[in-house]
Amino acid sequence: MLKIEHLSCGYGGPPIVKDISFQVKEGEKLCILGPNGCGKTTLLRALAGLLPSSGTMELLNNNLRTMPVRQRAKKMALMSQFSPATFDYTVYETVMLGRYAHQTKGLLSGESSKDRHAVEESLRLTGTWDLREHLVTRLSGGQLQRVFLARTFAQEPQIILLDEPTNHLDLRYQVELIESLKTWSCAGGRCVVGVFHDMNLALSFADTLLLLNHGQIEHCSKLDDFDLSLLDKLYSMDVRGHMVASLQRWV
Ligand SMILES: Nc1ncnc2c1ncn2[C@@H]1O[C@H](COP(=O)(O)OP(=O)(O)OP(=O)(O)O)[C@@H](O)[C@H]1O
Repeated sequence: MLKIEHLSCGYGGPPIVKDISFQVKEGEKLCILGPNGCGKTTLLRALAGLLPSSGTMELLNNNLRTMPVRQRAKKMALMSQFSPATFDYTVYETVMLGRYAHQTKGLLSGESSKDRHAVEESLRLTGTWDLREHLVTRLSGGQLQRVFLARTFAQEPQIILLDEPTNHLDLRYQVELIESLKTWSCAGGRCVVGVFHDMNLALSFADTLLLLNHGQIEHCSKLDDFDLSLLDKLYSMDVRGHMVASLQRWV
């Protein structure tokens, strides 16, 4: 569904992400893991068209590089790390902003029944229905994060790019966000590419792991075939030993 070949990108100097290739299939949830500064966010931003890049980027055989912005926004959504609410919109209005690329008469003025249906579904899927009349400036960080996820769903993209979306969520909402993303990705013609620092969340979410180091792919495979000891080299520590030791405190 998503085909990336020989992608390089950066910020004007030497490339940060260097000549990487991978594919994501329909229904797949690919998780990018790697140490701080290895280029995870840079890669997501290049996929979203926010950075200059070279190489091939195709979604369902359509060239993402030459796709008009509005067309791209109908196919792809980027949910970044926490961004504050700056306007006194209600939750409903904020989620409706996700419909921008689909609206023809202008923002918040020409919403159709299809727009309203997409927003209502998204509010329900993210557990924010009861908050719909609340002002986003009065929400907690975790509530706001779920509203941003609802806005992402309302955009009805085919691929969601996630950059550490669970940062501000308590454990229950982390689990709920992961579950709602799994539910979302099950419908046909969709996939997710995500960056998670929390290894437990990554393993509970992904079906494919891509290990990035110094802007290059060290390994990419299905979770079922993945050798967890590869993480030790990536993070220069005994990852499994650390995880097992910390989990034993719960027993
Ligand atoms: N706007 C920018 N201009 C120039 N260099 C940048 C910019 N943003 C990031 N970088 C550099 O690009 C490299 C990769 O950064 P990036 O944010 O992609 O890493 P990351 O893997 O997402 O890190 P983290 O796990 O800490 O979030 C770093 O060396 C960083 O300093």
